[in-house]
Parts: sequence; C-alpha cells; structure tokens
Amino acid sequence: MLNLQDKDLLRQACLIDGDWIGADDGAVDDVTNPADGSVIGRVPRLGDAETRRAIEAAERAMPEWRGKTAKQRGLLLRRWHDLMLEHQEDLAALMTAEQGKPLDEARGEIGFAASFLEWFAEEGRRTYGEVIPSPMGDRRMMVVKQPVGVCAAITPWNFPAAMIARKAGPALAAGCTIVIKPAGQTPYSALAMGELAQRAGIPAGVVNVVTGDARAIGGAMTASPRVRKLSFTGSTGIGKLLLRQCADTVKKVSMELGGNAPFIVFDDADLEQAVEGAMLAKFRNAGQTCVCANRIFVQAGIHDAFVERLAARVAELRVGPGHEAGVEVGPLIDAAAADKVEQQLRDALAKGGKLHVGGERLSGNFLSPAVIAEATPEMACFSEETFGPLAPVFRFGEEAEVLRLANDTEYGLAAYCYTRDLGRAWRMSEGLDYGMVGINNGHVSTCEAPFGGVKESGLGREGARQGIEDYLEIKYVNMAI
Ligand SMILES: NC(=O)C1=CN([C@@H]2O[C@H](COP(=O)(O)OP(=O)(O)OC[C@H]3O[C@@H](n4cnc5c(N)ncnc54)[C@H](OP(=O)(O)O)[C@@H]3O)[C@@H](O)[C@H]2O)C=CC1
Ligand SMILES: O=C(O)CCCC(=O)O
Repeated sequence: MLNLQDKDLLRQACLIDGDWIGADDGAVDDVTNPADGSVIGRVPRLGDAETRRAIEAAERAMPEWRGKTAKQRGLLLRRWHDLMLEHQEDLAALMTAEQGKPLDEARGEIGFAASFLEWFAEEGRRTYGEVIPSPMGDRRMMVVKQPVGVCAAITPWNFPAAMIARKAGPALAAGCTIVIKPAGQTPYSALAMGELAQRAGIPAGVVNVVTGDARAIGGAMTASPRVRKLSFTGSTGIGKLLLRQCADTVKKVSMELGGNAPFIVFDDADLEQAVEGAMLAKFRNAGQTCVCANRIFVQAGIHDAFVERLAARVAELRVGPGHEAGVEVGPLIDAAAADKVEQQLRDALAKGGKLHVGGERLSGNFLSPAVIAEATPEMACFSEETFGPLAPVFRFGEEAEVLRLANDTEYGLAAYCYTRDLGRAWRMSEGLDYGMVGINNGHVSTCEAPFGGVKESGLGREGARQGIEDYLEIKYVNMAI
C-alpha cells in the first residue's frame, strides 16, 4: 500500500550526528497503520545512552551553527522547506499510513509544516536587539539576543510533521541545534523530515531524531544540563511531568498542552457559516486536534435549527481509510482513543443527552461522527478533552451565562464565537480566558500567528514573530566608554 516515489524517505533508523543508527541493543518497535492494524515497519527503540549521544552531537554542532549568519541558516531552512514541498505526495502518503488522516489533510499538513520552516527562515533575520538610553554619560547599554543552546523537542502523533517544524524551524533559525523525539505512533514523518534536513545541507548534529522509549528519552533530555530548552506538545499530564523534570536543571520550557475549546453560537449568527465552522473546528483530523471544538454552546433561539443542520452535515461525512478518495474522517489513532470517545458518548447518553446522528463503533478504530444535543455540564464531555469525533451541543440563554460556562475549565487554548453583533464580538474575545479566539471562524492556525494557550493549556507561543523568542536568550551589555 505504501508505494513511495522516493523510497529513501522511509527511514527505519534514527538520525544522530548525521548517521543513521539503530538501538545499542538492537531493540525495535513496530509501527502500525491505525486504519487496519497492519505493521508498516519497525523503528529503533532507543533509550538513555543513545539520547545522551544525540545531545552531545547537538552540543558539538552548536558553535558552527550559531556562528553562521541568520541569512545562511535561513537559506538552509528554506531549502528544507522546498524539499518538503517537492516530496509532498510521499510525505503525505507516509503520514496517512502511520497517522490515519485523509490524504488531503495529510497533504495540507505537509504544506502547513513547511510554512513554519519558510517563516522562520525569514524571521531569523529579524531577531533585533535594542539600545537603551544610558542613565550615565560614560556608559553605553544594549540588549542582544542569542540562541538559548541545545534544544529538545517531544512531539505528538496528531500532527506528525507540523509539530516538529513549529519547533525545529525557530530553533534552527535562532542558531540552536535540536534533538527531536516524535510520538511512537508516528515516527516515519519525523525520520523523513530528518532525511530531508540532511539533503538540504543542514550540517550533521544540528537536527537529530530519536525514536523509542519515551520515559528514557524524556528522562535523558530533561536531566541533561546540556539541554537548555525543552519544547513539548502533548497531553497536559505528561507536560506537567516534564515541567517537574526540567526544574532540576532550570530549563526554558514551551508547553503546548490539551484544550477544551468552547464553540459559541449566538442567535444572531449566520447559521450556515456557524455550522461550517463547527464542521471544521470539530471534525478535522477526526476531532484529534488540541484546538478542536470540545463543547458547542448554542443560544436557545437558534439551537434547534443549528442542531438539525449540523446533524445533516455530519451524516454526509464519509468515514474510511485515509488513503481512499473522498474520505473525510479517518480512524482514531488507536483503540484506547476510540474507547475514550465511546465512554464519553455513553456517559452523555446516560445523563440525558439526545443522539442525533452517528455514535457507532465501526470496525477497528473507526467511529461514526456523532452529534448529541441536550448536553449538560455534568457530562464528562464538558470537563474532559474528547479528542475525537463527538460533538456535544449545550443550550444557553444569556451572554454572561455562556461566558461563565466557556471559562469553567482548567484549559485555555482556543475558543470560537459566532455573532454578527460587533460589540458582542469584542466583549467575547476579551472575556474568553483563552490564548486564541476565532470570531466567525473555525480555523485559526497559521504560521504567521502566535499559537498557544493559557492556564493548563501551556506556556509560550509557537509560530509568528513571537515564536522565535522562546529560542533566544536576552543578554544585556553595559560598556564604559
Ligand atoms: N496538545 C495536543 O496537541 C495533544 C494532546 N493530546 C492529548 O493527550 C491524550 C493522550 O495522548 P498521548 O499520545 O498519550 O499523549 P502524550 O502526551 O502521552 O504523548 C505526547 C508525546 O509525549 C511522549 N511521552 C509520553 N510519555 C512521556 C514521558 N514520560 N516522558 C517523555 N515523553 C513522553 C510521547 O511519546 P510516545 O508516543 O513514545 O509515548 C509523545 O511523543 C489525547 O487523547 C489528547 O487528549 C495528545 C496528543 C497531542
Ligand atoms: O493540535 C495541535 O496541537 C495543532 C493544531 C494545528 C492546527 O490547528 O491545524
């Protein structure tokens, strides 16, 4: 099934210091296709010792890499970007095989991933310092920005390429080197990116990719005083664990963690626009994005029409293996993910939810996308991240009430609001305790904008001009003249 034009993009070894290596003890992990459980291949199961060697390689590569000009680094990043687009079809096929998302979405993600390399190739040239007006006549004071040092990145399976590019792009542009640990379910996209980084001419040791034992690799990364920054995307639980582990060496950290996005539709919203926004915000990547609409709040006056229209649109969604033409919703990443969504569905139905469409466990990891109305805050889907194709609709009355409900969560990543009242749009965007707000728009992610959350959704921002700051240290220089 996996018939790549460029067979060398299927790498089954790890990239350390420019060499493709296996585990010291030869251990490997199977990588399976979530659509049918078939084994795609095997990747090395590295641990502590190999990770420490990767960190040492990254440290050795630092002086030469940071010594290049931002423009020189940018040219190499740009070449990496071009190669990703040149190999978009193969990279998308690899991603669909290991992650399950429809091929069109996978192609889109490769473009999205490459956009971060291009953006930061350019942004690296704009890491300006400043001159401070001195309070003393014989002193000059300035601020310069310098690369933070060796970085470590731990990334999830839901966006196997974009989450790597969003970290490696700014790290490399800033003059840092990096050791990347992709999710166990989706190593091939990461290894193919490593291969393309090499072909782009990025020197050995600047980009290293290690697969294997998450605890051992994460332990080596966080314990090492050589690693000066950790950037993590994944669950809030593992994020907290890594934060604790980073405390001993006081590393800089970026954390992009879970979400529980409210999607709010007021009576005055454009119904069609709101439904289409909900389709995108809820069912993209089978509901497995951290910015997915988790709770859909609809005002009483438009509620029934919205539910009816949403259910009709959801019934049209084509579910199936991602490589089949026309498929819009692929499998969930694994059985545990599908079980979790099913549990939330059962819980909602037991507590009075009304199922309008879907909700069946099809074969394997496939679920038919579901819409439940009459959802209430007592249901698990109100407080837990669903990460799957289940859309619970909550009815509300007043603006103050929905704002309180929307903010009633420990998460604070993305929120969406549909209204044609300009004043309300401002009030809601200011009142929502979230890092990102979509107004009349169900898709906010782009390389030009700062992506990230507040509260337990994380620390720091990725993308945009802010995204490179997390990879830079500020140095203040005071000179007597
Ligand atoms: N914010 C987001 O985008 C994401 C949120 N999630 C949320 O998390 C839930 C569970 O998903 P899951 O895949 O388990 O997410 P995890 O947080 O467990 O995995 C994310 C990454 O962390 C790694 N990891 C896991 N344990 C450790 C550890 N002890 N030390 C260092 N690294 C570690 C994983 O490696 P390995 O794969 O090898 O275990 C993976 O690379 C989802 O259902 C969803 O709710 C999940 C993914 C992305
Ligand atoms: O789930 C994430 O962590 C990234 C979401 C990217 C997107 O919205 O496309």
